[in-house]
Amino acid sequence: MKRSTLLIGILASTSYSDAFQNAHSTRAANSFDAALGKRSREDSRLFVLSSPPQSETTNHHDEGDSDIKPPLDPLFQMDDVKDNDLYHVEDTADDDQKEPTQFAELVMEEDGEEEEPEDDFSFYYRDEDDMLTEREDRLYVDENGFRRKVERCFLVGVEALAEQRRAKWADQYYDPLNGAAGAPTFSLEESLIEMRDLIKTAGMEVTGEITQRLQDVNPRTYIGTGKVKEAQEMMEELGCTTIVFDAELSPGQQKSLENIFNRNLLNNDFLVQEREIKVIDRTALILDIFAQHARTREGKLQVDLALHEYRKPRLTKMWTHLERQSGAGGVGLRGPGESQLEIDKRLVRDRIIVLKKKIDDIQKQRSIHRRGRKRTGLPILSIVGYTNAGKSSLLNYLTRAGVMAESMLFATLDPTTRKVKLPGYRTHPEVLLTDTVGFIQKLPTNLVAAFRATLEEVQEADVLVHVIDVSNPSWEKQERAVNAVLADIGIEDKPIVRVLNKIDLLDPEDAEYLRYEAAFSDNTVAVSALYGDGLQDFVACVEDAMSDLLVPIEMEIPYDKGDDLNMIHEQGNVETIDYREKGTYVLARVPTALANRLEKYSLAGSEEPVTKEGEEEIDWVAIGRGRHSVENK
Ligand SMILES: Nc1nc2c(ncn2[C@@H]2O[C@H](COP(=O)(O)OP(=O)(O)OP(=O)(O)O)[C@@H](O)[C@H]2O)c(=O)[nH]1
Ligand SMILES: [Mg+2]
Repeated sequence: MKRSTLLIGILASTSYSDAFQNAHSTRAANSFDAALGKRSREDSRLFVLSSPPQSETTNHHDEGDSDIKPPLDPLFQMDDVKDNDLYHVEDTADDDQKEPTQFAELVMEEDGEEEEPEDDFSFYYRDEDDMLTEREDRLYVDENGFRRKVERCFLVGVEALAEQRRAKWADQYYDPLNGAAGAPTFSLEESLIEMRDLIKTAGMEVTGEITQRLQDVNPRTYIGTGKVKEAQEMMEELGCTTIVFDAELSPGQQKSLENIFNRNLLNNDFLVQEREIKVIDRTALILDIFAQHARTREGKLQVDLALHEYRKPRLTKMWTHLERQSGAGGVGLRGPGESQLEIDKRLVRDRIIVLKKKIDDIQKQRSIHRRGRKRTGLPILSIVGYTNAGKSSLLNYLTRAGVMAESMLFATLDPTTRKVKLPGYRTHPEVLLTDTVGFIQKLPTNLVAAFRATLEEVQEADVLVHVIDVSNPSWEKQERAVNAVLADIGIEDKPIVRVLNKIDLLDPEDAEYLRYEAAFSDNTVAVSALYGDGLQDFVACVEDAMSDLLVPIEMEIPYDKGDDLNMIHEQGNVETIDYREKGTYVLARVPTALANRLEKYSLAGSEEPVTKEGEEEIDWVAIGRGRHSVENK
């Protein structure tokens, strides 16, 4: 008989909510069924997942989880598997290129995912090529598989001199040590570089640009009317029908610009070839990118809500040409036009209410998960940072989880939480790491509102990991922009680990300088998340930040409460341990939540704890002489 090898990782029965356990169990059962099905195939080869150390599995075990088996020897024969047992089995027989999945993936959770299992990417690893192909398909191939023509656009930027002066003024008073100032103002060139990236990410290409220096922007058309004309001529020459403004245009500005650009069309001048010109602002562009990138149900709903909020005040636009057609708004046309508009407005309003309600429901769910995560007692690290800074790459490197990381803006919209074992980490071998949506300067206001809930995830974090792309010339401003958002949602006082990322892209001297600076600061590290340089320092730095959150405890844990002792080992930093008559004596530093929960074992009256040596000596001597038990009776 031909024997196949089956590699098994134990389904981690974590202390998440029951819902999660069930979801995981079901998934594991399905994979296992699939694996058993393959058993008959001669070539079936199955790989093992590394299983967690014994201590963890036992202590994570909840009573209700009797169907999940304790760890087995990683390698064992097929025949040892009993059909009713639940194991998670990873089958990589089809693709030898794939790396064996690490344990961290097994216990991942994707928020709000239960209803849409097809969004769950936890069990396959996408390499960079996969991601690039996906992006290519999404942007440039239509539903019939034909290559689409890339949309061309014309970019407009304005240097508002008065605003620049105000920014310079604010800069003079910016104190980098406490970062108290508000968001920085990016220069025109910096802003345009970013805008070009956004346009590329949205799947368009820039064919021409125009900039204008103005004291203050024109309230009606944003740029001067002369410039509008100039832009119009250039666009005609270039054959380009989309104009993108590097600004948040008001509905009124957008409408009047559209009217100017499409004047011929509106006048029904049929001698002019009909080409409708689209006017797009920064908000619309970012919304478009968000719409392309949203993956989870919540993400999609939030983008949908933001889109509707954006469209609501701009609805009038589609009916304006009717008014014009009818001259001074003639009898008969004005009425229906207006009532249609009313209907449209009502539809949008209703839709907004429905969307808000749906998002609310999901957020309730989310807060249940959040509580579940708190219950695990594991420290939560949130990765924040400017868009494209390398947040997902950092999470990927630490988990090899295949969260979409791409060279484009806003690749990540949905917060993803992974349980990660930090290498060489002694205080908390395990942490929960959350990847979040990137920040950007001048984030459109209604988008901030839509994603506020997502950012609230960040509020539960114990430590923030701020990833900064130092290869970007404006990284300092980007860092300040992020700090301003953090201050805005009221979480700037959490411990922060600054990660200066992408040092591999710098000149060796510059990289050396940053490493040198980082070495002198206790919360900054210089790393390359792509190649893994400096991640040991990162772990050490996180450890430092985390140990500030621990409180000292001195306790005697009864011997039948092994689970509690395990918790202390797992989440805390144990200094002394001693096996005594009534229980295990521990002197340790643990998270406040755990200290409170185990309060009952605290050694009473030990305000002034006995010194470690003295304590130990007395104990050992007492036990040695056999008097210990007598004294206690
Ligand atoms: N050379 C180099 N490239 C990096 C490094 N870290 C990330 N990148 C690249 O930077 C790009 C963006 O990385 P992501 O991890 O997607 O950035 P992000 O912060 O998650 O971005 P958003 O989710 O869009 O906000 C990708 O192309 C990465 O390959 C690094 O250390 N060195
Ligand atoms: Mg990302």
